[in-house]
Amino acid sequence: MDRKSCTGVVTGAIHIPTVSFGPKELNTTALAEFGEYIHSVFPTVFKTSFVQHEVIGEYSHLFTVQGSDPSLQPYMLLAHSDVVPAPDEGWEVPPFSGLERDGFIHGRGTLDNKNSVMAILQALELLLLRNYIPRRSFFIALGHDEEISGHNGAQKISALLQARGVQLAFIVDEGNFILDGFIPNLKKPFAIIAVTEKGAIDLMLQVNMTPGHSSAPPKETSIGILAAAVSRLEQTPMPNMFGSGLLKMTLQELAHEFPFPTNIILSNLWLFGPLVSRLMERNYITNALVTTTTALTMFNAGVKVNVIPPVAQAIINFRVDPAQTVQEVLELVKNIVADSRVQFHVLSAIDPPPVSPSDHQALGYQLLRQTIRSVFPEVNIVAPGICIGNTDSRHYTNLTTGIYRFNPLYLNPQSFRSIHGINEKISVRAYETQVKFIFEFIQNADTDQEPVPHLHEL
Ligand SMILES: CCCCCCCC/C=C\CCCCCCCC(=O)N[C@@H](CC(C)C)C(=O)O
Ligand SMILES: [Zn+2]
Ligand SMILES: [Zn+2]
Repeated sequence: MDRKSCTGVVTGAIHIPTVSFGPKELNTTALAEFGEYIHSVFPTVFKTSFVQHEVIGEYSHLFTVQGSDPSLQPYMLLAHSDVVPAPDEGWEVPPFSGLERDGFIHGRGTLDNKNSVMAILQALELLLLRNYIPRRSFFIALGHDEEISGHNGAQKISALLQARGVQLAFIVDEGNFILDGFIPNLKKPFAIIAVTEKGAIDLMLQVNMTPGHSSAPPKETSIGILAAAVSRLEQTPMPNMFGSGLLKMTLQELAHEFPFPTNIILSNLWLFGPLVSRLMERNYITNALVTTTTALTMFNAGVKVNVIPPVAQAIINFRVDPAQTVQEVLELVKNIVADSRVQFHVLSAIDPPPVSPSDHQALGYQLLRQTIRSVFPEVNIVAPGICIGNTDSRHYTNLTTGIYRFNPLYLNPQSFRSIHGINEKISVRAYETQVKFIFEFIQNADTDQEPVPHLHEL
């Protein structure tokens, strides 16, 4: 495959608006078209005898790549084809154009997560064209509704594999990146492989009051009571969980890359932990790493300008720190609100998944580390960490204890804001490197213990 057609397949994928708008609101026409599209651009994947393809939940795709050595436990690569909405306003180029300009492919899904869908299939296509037969079997699961919780895609694939008795050595999904420019004073990029992710709660708060004429308002209305309750929640941060372990481990691994005196501070968190945790609270991204976050995302009340509203509702999205549980957070929330007129309705809730191993025996973690070292030799630090977002991988905890969330891409604060924001784009070079990473990773995974010699050239 030449360079142009390599990136051309991404342009085509971005062009198909596979938008998840809201619960049960998907662009099914686009999702069906996307299925036909991957079929047409990766013909070898679809016609190879040892690659089985199944459509699950109507639009998700499960590929089973049969390896030659049944004694090796299979693994799975995840990605998702749906994207969040992208109104045209504010974009440098239309978000579904997939335009390639100045070395970048532009558009919704270029970082989250059509890049991974296309790179995984492209790497497999290239390997198959070179007559490669894997030793270790693997699955590729491409969800179609990750952006609305994965109930019809990932969850169904997970149930199907469980019913078939499949147990996996590990899973690799989207999540963290090679981070560049997130920490002042740290000029060098570092790779964070997320070994867990935050839990989540969507909580609806509701206040019912007697409606009436606005010319003689009561002292308190449903809107006023609810507004005060959500404001208390916003103004009362959840406890700082810095001391609980994982983040400490990440910072200790980063310590020696910092200049004096930060290196000393981070190497002695037993002493400076409280100081570091307070500093982390000051920035909204690092704050998300040390605590359960509270985001007021929806507020609804009122039917007419001169009617006292009978009901007011607000939805709050909490991201639960891995050291807490949904139950603990709900208790705290009730104590903060402390108003019996406010009703609580949990719309959805999921505890943080268990922390996956990152020691020397952890095959998935070590394979990622090895491949990062080979494809990104300039990256000195690879450390385990937390993913602040949620991924489809949380639906697969029944199949493995080793779940790793890592995109082999550089991410800086500006590109971080483009994910779910505006002007999402990927450099052609970054996409090609992602393909190379997966191409090498699949071969590295053929090891039973030691890395095996393999092709480096695409
Ligand atoms: C000391 C280290 C500093 C680290 C800085 C951290 C920078 C953050 C880097 C990457 C985070 C990106 C998270 C991307 C994954 C999110 C996928 C997503 O959007 N999922 C949805 C799922 C939901 C169920 C709809 C979500 O809202 O989380
Ligand atoms: Zn995503
Ligand atoms: Zn997303």
